[in-house]
Amino acid sequence: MLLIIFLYCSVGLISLIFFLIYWKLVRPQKYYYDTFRNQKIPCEPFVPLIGQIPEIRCASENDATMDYRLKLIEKHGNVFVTGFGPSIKLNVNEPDMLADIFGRSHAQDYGKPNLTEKFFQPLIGVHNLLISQGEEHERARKMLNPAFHFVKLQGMISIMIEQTRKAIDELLISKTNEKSIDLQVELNALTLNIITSSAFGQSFDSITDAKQNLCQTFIELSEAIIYRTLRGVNLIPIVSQLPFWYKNMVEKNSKKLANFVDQIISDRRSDRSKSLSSNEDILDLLLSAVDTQGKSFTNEEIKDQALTFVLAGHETTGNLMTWCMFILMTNENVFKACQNEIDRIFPNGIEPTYEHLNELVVCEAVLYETLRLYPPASFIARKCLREHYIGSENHRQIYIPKGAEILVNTYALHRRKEFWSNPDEFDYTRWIRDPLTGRKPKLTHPFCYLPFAAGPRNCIGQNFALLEAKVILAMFVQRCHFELEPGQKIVPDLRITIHAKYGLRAKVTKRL
Ligand code: HEM
Repeated sequence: MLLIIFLYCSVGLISLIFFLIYWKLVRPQKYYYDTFRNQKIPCEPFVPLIGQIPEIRCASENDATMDYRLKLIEKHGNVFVTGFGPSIKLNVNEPDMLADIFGRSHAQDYGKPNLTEKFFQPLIGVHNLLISQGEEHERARKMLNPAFHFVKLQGMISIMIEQTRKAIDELLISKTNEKSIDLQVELNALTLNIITSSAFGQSFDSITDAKQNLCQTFIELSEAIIYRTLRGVNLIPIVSQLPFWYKNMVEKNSKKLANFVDQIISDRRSDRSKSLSSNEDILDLLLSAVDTQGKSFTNEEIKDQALTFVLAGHETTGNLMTWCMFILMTNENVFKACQNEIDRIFPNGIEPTYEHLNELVVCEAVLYETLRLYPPASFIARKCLREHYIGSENHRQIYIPKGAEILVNTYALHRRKEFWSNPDEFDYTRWIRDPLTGRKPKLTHPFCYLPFAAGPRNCIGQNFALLEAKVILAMFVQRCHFELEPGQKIVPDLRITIHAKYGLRAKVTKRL
């Protein structure tokens, strides 16, 4: 009798679990899929709970992550539907429609998808610019915008120069005997040093092994989170709580990161550390920022915001510089153009200054063109908060229901032949400013180039990043000679940002 009751209960429980999975995950997935398919939008096959994760993993294993996405566009056009785990994505690479999504008309109708929060929360918490929504985001953005004003950035140049100088010295002195180095590793370490020194000041140098620890913790956490995301673990709430798939490692490292930043904040509050820049650094600005009611950030907000700047501000710029170095080593004419300009503006090895960095017209164009062909944040995701239509009535309109998720592939958008002449060619001259007016050439469409996204949630750190990139480019080209190691595979791949999957090995020696 007991056995029969047990059997009935088990069958009942299993049926309930299946029903809940269907109701909570499959039914909404099917709703969004059908809503788009009924509007005659091309779709990849509907696969409940999994979507196209197996194809994405297979492409990644075959070094074809970005090619797989380009082929989907070849197959379906610039608007189509895919699935990632239980979430349906409307892929949009049509600038007119992107203007509706990111521009004034509907920007307020979009927030971040749930996956963004699940993905980043163990690394940076939830009270930060990248994840927060609505009023919390608006308040924080207003409080933090002044931190990236050009006057504040000028003060941070000394940190950028100092860290770049140290990195080059170390490369030239201690690593010249090695056959070659992985420039991607070195450049990511450099941008991590720059942003952490700008965000945390002296403490970062005084806490024993802080750099090594933070670097290692960030890397381990990112790897574990990517592993879990690619297997759909983060996408299903019950599954994500199970103690498997590096769950313990994620928890342990999140705690370590939080304790580390707590110590840095307490050091600064009690004057045991100060800014490394000639001005206030990011931590000073976080501590002193107040909203319109005169309220400051809480300790938790300061921690989450500071970690967000470290996360958002190092791999992006590190990978921009990696691709830029790849271009310089494979395009003699681009390298020479940069070198001539740098030698003219900073003769006899003098170090960059803010005013003179503005004169780097060719270097700036090279960076913009690198951001076009290798946009570090190649996928931008949004979630619709209020139903509406995108597109124009005369052409094509699409109904976007509340809760629908949009995915923009800037890697593909920046290569569309309708908006770029010779789209696959690296041509920095398309970005050269007018020598008389100093204005950049006009884009063929204001939403065909989105390396820093657009609208109220665009990149708050873009001026910081471009300044930093110019400092690194100028000082490396001024002092070093680079040689790409022959025979290596250079494959763009997606982790959090687009990186070189097998690194970028090169021999770096002192320039003669
Ligand atoms: C080449 C370097 C960089 C690129 C390509 C880049 C790109 C982007 C993109 C595309 C977004 C929008 C993401 C989204 O909406 O999902 C973004 C947001 C953000 N970025 Fe950057 N970024 C770079 C450097 C930086 C730096 C150096 C910092 C900090 C110092 C930074 C801080 C942020 C923050 C805090 C956000 C969230 C802004 C908000 O939602 O209000 N980024 N970035």
